[in-house]
Amino acid sequence: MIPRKLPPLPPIRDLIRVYGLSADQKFSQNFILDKNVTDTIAHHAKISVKDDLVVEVGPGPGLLTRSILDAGARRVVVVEKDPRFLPTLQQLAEASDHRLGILMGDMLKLDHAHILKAGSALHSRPTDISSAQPSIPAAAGNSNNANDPDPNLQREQDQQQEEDFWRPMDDCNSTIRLLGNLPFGVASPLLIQWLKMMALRQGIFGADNRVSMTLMFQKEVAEGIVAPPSHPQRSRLSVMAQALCNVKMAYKLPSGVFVPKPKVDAAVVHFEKKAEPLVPGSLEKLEDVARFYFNKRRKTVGHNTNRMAKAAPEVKPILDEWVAEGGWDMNLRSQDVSTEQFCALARKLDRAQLKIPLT
Ligand SMILES: C[S@@+](CC[C@H](N)C(=O)[O-])C[C@H]1O[C@@H](n2cnc3c(N)ncnc32)[C@H](O)[C@@H]1O
Repeated sequence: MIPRKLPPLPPIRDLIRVYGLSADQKFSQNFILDKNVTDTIAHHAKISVKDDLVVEVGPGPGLLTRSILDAGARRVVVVEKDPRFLPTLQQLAEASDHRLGILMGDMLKLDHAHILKAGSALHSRPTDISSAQPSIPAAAGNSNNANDPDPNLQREQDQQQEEDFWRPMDDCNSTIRLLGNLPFGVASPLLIQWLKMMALRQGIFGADNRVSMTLMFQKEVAEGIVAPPSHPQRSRLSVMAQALCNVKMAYKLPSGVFVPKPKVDAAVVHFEKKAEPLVPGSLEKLEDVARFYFNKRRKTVGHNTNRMAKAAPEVKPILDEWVAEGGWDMNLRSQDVSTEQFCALARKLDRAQLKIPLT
């Protein structure tokens, strides 16, 4: 898929130089320097030539970026905070035939309009298509082997692939894939920010874009995000993520694949935005409800519901209605409540325009 050979990965000593550290000092970040691992992450992200835009956050030295390009992505925008990685990323961009754009900045603060603009600026169809570098694999040659594909069918498939490859970015109906191996302290706040933006259809989550996210977390956090009802690791984040996305544990990585080796293992979660979210509009009410019930997660649903009714008496009729409709066993724990049930309460509170206490 790669039109030109990408430059070799800088050896680890160069990486140390990039970070301005001597070999015996500790890195402040944990990198993946095994291409098999980054290829597997790109595979789980389902990268294909049909995607309109791939956004990678925190590419560092760019090994996952290479895997994304190798998987055939037509437009990749990377957002990196640390300017010391710029030369390495620029080298990669130059070899990518206008498929890679670089934005330097903090993803938590970046206006998504810059990402979409950088994506649209990449890789536009040349006026004379015959002079374009073939960026997709050449058609299989003539062959008499009975197992070879029908040449007419192959030609049609190649033509379709060529069309897919040059398709311009659609402003309102794009397939966008987000990937990132970020420091663990940044991954969760960024996920919450993205979920809130997704609920409000803002930024890259706007219009009718189909969005998937393939993100690395500390293993326990990842297990929490995908935890179904009654799972001991179920949390506020499980409820918020599952209200908007179909989530799947994609890939568990032992700490040994990172350089330097961190103290904890990691895991990649794949999120596919649901066509119909379980809560319409803002996630605020659902976040408040989940926070309230998970703040005292060892207490029963009955205890937490009474606690809420006591702290905000105006909410009591709504809670009574919710309990009656759900046929609640009040001895259940917060972790046993399904995402749909928490969403039902959030919708009722939203309709009644009632706020719940933040305790
Ligand atoms: C753990 S390293 C991973 C690098 C690379 N993706 C890998 O897997 O080897 C995290 C990278 O994210 C970058 N980063 C951290 N916070 C960021 C933020 N808020 N916005 C953009 N990049 C960030 C760091 O500079 C670093 O390059």
